[in-house]
Amino acid sequence: MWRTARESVCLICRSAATPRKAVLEPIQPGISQRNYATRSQERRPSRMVLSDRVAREPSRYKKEGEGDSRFRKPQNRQEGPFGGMNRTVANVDRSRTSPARDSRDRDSDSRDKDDRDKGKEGAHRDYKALKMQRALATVPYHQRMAVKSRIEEIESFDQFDLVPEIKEAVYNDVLKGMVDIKPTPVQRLAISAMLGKPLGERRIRKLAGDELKREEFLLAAETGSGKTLAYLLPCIHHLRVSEKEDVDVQNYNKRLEAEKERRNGQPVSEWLDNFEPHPNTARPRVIVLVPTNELVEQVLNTAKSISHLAKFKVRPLSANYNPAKIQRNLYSPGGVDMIIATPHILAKIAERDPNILSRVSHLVIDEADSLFDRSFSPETGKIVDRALPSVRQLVLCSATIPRRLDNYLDAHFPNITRVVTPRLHAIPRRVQLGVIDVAKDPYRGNKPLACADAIWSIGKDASEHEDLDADEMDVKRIMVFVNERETAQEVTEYLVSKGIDAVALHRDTSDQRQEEALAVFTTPEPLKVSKAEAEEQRKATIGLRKRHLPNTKVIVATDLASRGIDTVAVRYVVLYDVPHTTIDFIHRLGRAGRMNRRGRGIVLVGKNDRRDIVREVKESMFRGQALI
Ligand SMILES: Nc1ncnc2c1ncn2[C@@H]1O[C@H](COP(=O)(O)OP(=O)(O)OP(=O)(O)O)[C@@H](O)[C@H]1O
Repeated sequence: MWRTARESVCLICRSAATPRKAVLEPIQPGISQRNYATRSQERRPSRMVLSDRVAREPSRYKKEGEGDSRFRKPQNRQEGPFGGMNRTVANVDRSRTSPARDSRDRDSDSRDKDDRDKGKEGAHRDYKALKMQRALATVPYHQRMAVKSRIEEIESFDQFDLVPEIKEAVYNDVLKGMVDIKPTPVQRLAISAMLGKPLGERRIRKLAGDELKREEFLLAAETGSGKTLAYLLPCIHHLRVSEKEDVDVQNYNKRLEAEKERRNGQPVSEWLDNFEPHPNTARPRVIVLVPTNELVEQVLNTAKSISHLAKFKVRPLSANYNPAKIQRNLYSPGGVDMIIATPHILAKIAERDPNILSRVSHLVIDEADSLFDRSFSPETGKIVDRALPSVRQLVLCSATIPRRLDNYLDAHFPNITRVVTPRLHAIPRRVQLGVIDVAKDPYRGNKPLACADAIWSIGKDASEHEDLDADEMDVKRIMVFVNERETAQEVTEYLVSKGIDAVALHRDTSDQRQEEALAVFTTPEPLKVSKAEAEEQRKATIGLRKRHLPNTKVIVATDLASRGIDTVAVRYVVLYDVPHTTIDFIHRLGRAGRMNRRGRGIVLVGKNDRRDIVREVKESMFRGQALI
């Protein structure tokens, strides 16, 4: 995964490298390679933009698009969020965004009323700055509502035709301790679809000359909406069901039982090791690809918590493990059913042993926009190509669908079923965004001071609401996002000098420190600090003319920590730099307000930042709309 144009470093091997040629080059007939190269250079830094037609039915779009100039890409379009800065006319397809539709697109909750109250003014706001950058999109209104009505039919995990042990694991392990557990919108849609309940125009792709049928799904849903369970549960269900029908596994189990009987209670491990490895040894049937080592661990933990009851073997493959451990994970004689891997490691292993991908029936590509982007697409592509002949369900999953990915899907998976939730590309509804103008008094351009002040006020506010009789106080977790790794280090040092417990997280941070830092932010448990300890620290700093903020923990991170990392307990996100794209806005602010929790975003806007963009993002958040 390449974080920003400047920070072109692989998150897996952590080494700088020359960006490889994109597999997802835009398809622009008539543009010669040479011209195209010049164009890409002109467009640098290359920024992805969100697709505005994610939920469309593929065939319908094709029909409309064929030979129709309205649906062709404008030839001289400047891409990127700030690419259209000198335009005088918004490059907007008016047929898709009439004011009437705009007003209907809004969430159906209380914000509708607010907008009605505002009358024409609310309904006719058109986010000019965002549209001029062509970075923001809405899912067509009629498709959202159609999806919504289907979502409302399912109230509980019990309504899915899942293997009973899987449902038990959801209630007793994965979501243990929660009350009133209900599937989220994406779970309702995706689990139904993957278990075979048609979602409108679902199509099954027949492979030429082959009886094998393959289903393809795109799960596109907002951040923190439970996409991991949405794909894991049906995959595990199919794994369990197919195991019962698998002749090789059945025969193996019979031989194993016979051997156990023959040995009369003696261990059979030696027999397994030397004579009879499991048919699934190094032949997993489910593969989940994710872009980073941290996400491998996160998805692995969720899958493991289901595996205790649902009885399957899941193993990780990532740069976190040494070659010997990887070998053991894959070639263990007991077999492996599911692999959670980063593409670089898996592609390398598959080159040596192509049979590894020969029995894959379910292939999931999580964070698909990253995995089909420049840095990952060669490896992802190799894995997809090798696994596809046996794959029954291919699942692509992401909270943001850039136009490039959208075009790629059109070209390579034209029949993909698009499972799109009503709030795709929207920032979680309970996150409020505050803006601090650092160009004005009292900061006059001193951004680090503004950041430290914001953190201090969060800490102070929290301590004012503390229970006076309690021995401990809550620790607030705050994520600060910057665009460049150098800034991460500088800001961290400044915050520490102001008595704030801050750590930097970027590609130069050692793996162990990254793990430690993230652990504090990914645990859902409340963090506490004893008041006596805090008081001691306060006294210790009196003579030093230094202050100390005891009840906050801060991580200053680049995009390394913005994708997929499940930070359910984080309520505060500070955008130290205005993000380059709406995609970055979505992922960074999406670390707070997960699963309908309350959250607060604070963006620091400097003299050279695009205030109009920030204003429109804030406004679309207020109105509960998707960023387009
Ligand atoms: N039905 C549910 N009810 C309550 N909590 C849930 C439910 N499903 C998942 N969760 C929890 O919600 C959190 C977010 O889930 P997950 O990480 O899968 O979100 P995501 O959609 O993949 O987010 P992102 O796009 O940022 O990667 C997790 O802590 C998960 O345990």
